[in-house]
Amino acid sequence: MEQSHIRNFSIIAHIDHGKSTLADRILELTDTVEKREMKDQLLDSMELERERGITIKLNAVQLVYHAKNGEDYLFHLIDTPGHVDFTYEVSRSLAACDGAVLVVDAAQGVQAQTLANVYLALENDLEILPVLNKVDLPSAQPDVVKQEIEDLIGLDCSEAVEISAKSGLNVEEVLEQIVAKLPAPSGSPDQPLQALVFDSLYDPYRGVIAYISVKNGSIKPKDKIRFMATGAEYEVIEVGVRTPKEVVEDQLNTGDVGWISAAIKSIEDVRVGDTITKVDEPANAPLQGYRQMQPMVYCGLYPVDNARYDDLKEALAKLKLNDAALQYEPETSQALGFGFRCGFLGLLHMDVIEERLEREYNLNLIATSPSVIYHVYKTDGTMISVDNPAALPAPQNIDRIEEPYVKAQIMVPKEYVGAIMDLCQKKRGEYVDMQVLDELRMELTYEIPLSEIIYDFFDKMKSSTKGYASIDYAFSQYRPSKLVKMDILLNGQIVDALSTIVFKDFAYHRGNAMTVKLKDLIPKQQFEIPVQAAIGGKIIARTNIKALRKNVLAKCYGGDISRKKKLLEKQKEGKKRMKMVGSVEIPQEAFMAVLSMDDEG
Ligand SMILES: Nc1nc2c(ncn2[C@@H]2O[C@H](COP(=O)(O)OP(=O)(O)OP(=O)(O)O)[C@@H](O)[C@H]2O)c(=O)[nH]1
Repeated sequence: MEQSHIRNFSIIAHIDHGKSTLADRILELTDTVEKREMKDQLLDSMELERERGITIKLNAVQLVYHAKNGEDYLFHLIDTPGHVDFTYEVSRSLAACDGAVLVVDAAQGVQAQTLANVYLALENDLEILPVLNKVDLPSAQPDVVKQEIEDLIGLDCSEAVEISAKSGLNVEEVLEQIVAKLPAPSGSPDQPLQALVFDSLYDPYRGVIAYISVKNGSIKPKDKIRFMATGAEYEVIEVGVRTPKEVVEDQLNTGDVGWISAAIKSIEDVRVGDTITKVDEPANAPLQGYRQMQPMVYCGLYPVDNARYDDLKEALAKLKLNDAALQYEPETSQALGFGFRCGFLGLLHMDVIEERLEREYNLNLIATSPSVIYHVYKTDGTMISVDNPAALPAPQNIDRIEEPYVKAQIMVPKEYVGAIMDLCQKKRGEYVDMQVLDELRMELTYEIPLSEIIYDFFDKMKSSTKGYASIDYAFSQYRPSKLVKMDILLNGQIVDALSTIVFKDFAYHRGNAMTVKLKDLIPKQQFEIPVQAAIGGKIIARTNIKALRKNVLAKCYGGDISRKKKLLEKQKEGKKRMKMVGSVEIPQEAFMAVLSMDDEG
């Protein structure tokens, strides 16, 4: 298809405003997928995405639209995630596009990630097409929200389409506007090849598959290509697109978005954000990549079965290919053995990676409680970065500890401003600014320690504002804090994987909460187990797990055999995620206890 008839775009939105539903309708309308094949949220192909109803990975699909002017247009639609943890994926997909459809829920209006995504789109010089979704809802106020978009974002909404992605109302009009208002790719077919790698995955038969957006030139089988950042060279074997089924093509031209395979066995050769060019006729310079995101949260991942360490290592390498923001390096724990310290963009990201490792690679894992990166200034004048509480130097060697703060922007209806201020205060937030957004809403700016945000801030914010507040945050700076390491002792032994770094004034409260929580979570054993929290050798909280008295099966003695079986099975199920530490069996949940601690202190 002629380049002027190509449109490469993303759909961007705040979480749950309806991107995936709109994408589904677009696929239906363009007959990309037959109705009977159509499953809801077709682009969310990962099992996990379906279950959770959120989009995690970006997906690129090619489709053909017969426009009302009688001509055919080739669309490449790239779906993006909306959660703050996955901003990285969004910026990647936007770099592959020329335009973006901005979906705003007409009942909820502009939210924190609406703005964050718009800024990302503007950074990538994209044309933005505003669309109002969910106008079928009784609470929809499209006119009010249009005004909001004009005031807060500065986009002209006079022609913004009002749709219901759910029913399909006016969705065709969105496609017409994509043709009329979004630009065609601007590259040149005569220039040397420059193709942006925006995603990749590992296929056991074909090696690494790279997803690319061809910005200049063209690429076809037998071409000798070079990855400009890594210098790796390969011969292309196949090229193609996804519709969303994989389709092999003869060639990918300027403006096309598709995939290539080149028998790439070495995972390190393909870096997302890199530029592919031809060996014989190389481009002068790579395309502008995009910001490499730094992990914000770290945790240890350990196989329950130590023999599967190598499998975990291989799985992480493959997953990283598909998720460039994931970082990891080997670590050892006295309690848990050999594993990896892994870095994530946020807790949801951590959760998703852990679940993908378990499902896609059939691993049983123990994850330790998440931690941010602390800057520890030692008395000898040196500074070390500590992402694992167990690695904190002895107190007498520490001059001061600095922790990362984020600048958080919270949009909230006026009646909940007090509740949010309260919450930020409790989380050691420092007030920065407050702005009136419109008649109903305010925007609060706070500097808050990242460690307080990653735990239960999001849930607390939602519950104290009936779900009406939304937050966006970005790293701001490191600041000194009164921080101490809190150790947990089970049966008198420190369990290194349960150590956490806590704010000193919260330590007693957290120590208590943690020991009580552990008491509930760790199953009773044949002997009594003291559970203690300690700071620098001083015990600050203590409780006991009583010894087991009754045989669990005794209750069912003579009873229903199927019930007995069920009970045994349940125990076996629970066992899977248990780790023997010394003489005590610890379930996975115990390592996450710190997350669910109610820290009113
Ligand atoms: N009433 C109504 N509900 C809608 C409409 N569009 C989407 N929804 C619902 O809103 C919810 C979120 O829709 P999604 O398409 O999953 O939202 P999303 O923006 O893709 O969410 P993420 O991928 O997780 O960022 C779902 O329950 C949809 O059924 C609409 O036009 N009207």
